[in-house]
Amino acid sequence: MFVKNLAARSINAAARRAYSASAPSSAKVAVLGAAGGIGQPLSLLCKLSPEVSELSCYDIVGTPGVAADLSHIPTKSSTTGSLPSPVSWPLRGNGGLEETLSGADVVVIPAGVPRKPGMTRDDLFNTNASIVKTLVEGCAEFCPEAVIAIISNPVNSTVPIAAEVLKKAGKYNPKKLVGVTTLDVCRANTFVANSQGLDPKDVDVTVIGGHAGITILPLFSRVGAKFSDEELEAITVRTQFGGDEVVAAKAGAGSATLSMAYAGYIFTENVLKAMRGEGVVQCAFVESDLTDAEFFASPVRFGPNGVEEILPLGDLSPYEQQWFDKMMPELKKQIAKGKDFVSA
Ligand SMILES: NC(=O)C1=CN([C@@H]2O[C@H](COP(=O)(O)OP(=O)(O)OC[C@H]3O[C@@H](n4cnc5c(N)ncnc54)[C@H](O)[C@@H]3O)[C@@H](O)[C@H]2O)C=CC1
Ligand SMILES: O=C([O-])CC(=O)C(=O)O
Repeated sequence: MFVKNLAARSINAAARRAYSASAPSSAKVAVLGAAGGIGQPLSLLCKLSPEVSELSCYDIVGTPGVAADLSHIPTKSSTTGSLPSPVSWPLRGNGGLEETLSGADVVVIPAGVPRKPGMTRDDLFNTNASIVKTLVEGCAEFCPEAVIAIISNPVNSTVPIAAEVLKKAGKYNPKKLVGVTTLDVCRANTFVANSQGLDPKDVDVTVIGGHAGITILPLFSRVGAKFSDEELEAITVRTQFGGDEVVAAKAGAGSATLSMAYAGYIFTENVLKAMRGEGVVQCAFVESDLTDAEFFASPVRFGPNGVEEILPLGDLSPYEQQWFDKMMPELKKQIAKGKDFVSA
């Protein structure tokens, strides 16, 4: 009994801490694909975030249950769950994308199919391109001012798809469309910390390019550590193909979900902090003139209106330059494929 009370007290204390840490502003976050492998833990983390006052979960299945479940967590945010229509939790209005998106400050999109072993991210294009297109059409209609954060793969193509959809609707604002590449940074930080015996929280690797294989380029020359050539090659390639490592280990059951939920939550929380005036720099895949690729991931300063400044790239080491040269044709091809999908 004593133990039970103690447990209850510490849960309440945790909840109180969450309340007292609440951000002064109110922010609505919509998660599209919220019943999926990424969507559920991402929604959980958003429900715990003091930056979020309203969490709106949308999927083609399961979101009334996900939302009812999350709503019992004693944090300040409210939670709703909607299906395309007309089911929602709690029962009100018509559910659907309109209710999910109206008033959203940030829309995070992990909707779409994940890889199985043997597939590339580009193999997901045929299915995920139309899912992203439809959902971003909804954003253009119901929350044109929101920051849209795309997780669905292939990110190198789905972000250009989203841009074209928004342009067609006359609602494109390049400051408010981003591809989430935070998981690449998480992996790079973890692998460096492990190899150098550091605490990962003290490491912040810049990862540039895109989000697929060799288009992912971690700039380890900037972390102030000494690597042998073999070590450098090993952690570079492991970062580029970290997704494949998880796909292989899951053996047909999908790709990274928990680490991606963590990365998506860090990214989203940073965007929200920036919206209420905290200076935030994080890597993201955005429309960019740093290179001759129309979209490029690099450190970006976020502010109240989304992307505030794309920071200069700085010098690459000769090793990084080699990868950069190899990456660019691939990245540009994947961007063009996304653009062509909408204009065709
Ligand atoms: N950017 C990144 O770093 C990463 C991206 N991904 C990508 O994220 C996506 C999702 O992965 P998982 O969550 O593991 O897949 P999942 O299959 O577990 O979940 C996807 C969810 O999307 C929903 N969905 C499908 N069509 C939809 C639509 N039209 N509207 C709303 N929801 C819809 C499904 O019902 C499902 O609940 C995949 O494309 C995957 O490749 C995964 C890991 C990292
Ligand atoms: O590898 C995949 O298919 C999922 C993904 O984008 C990642 O884990 O980085």
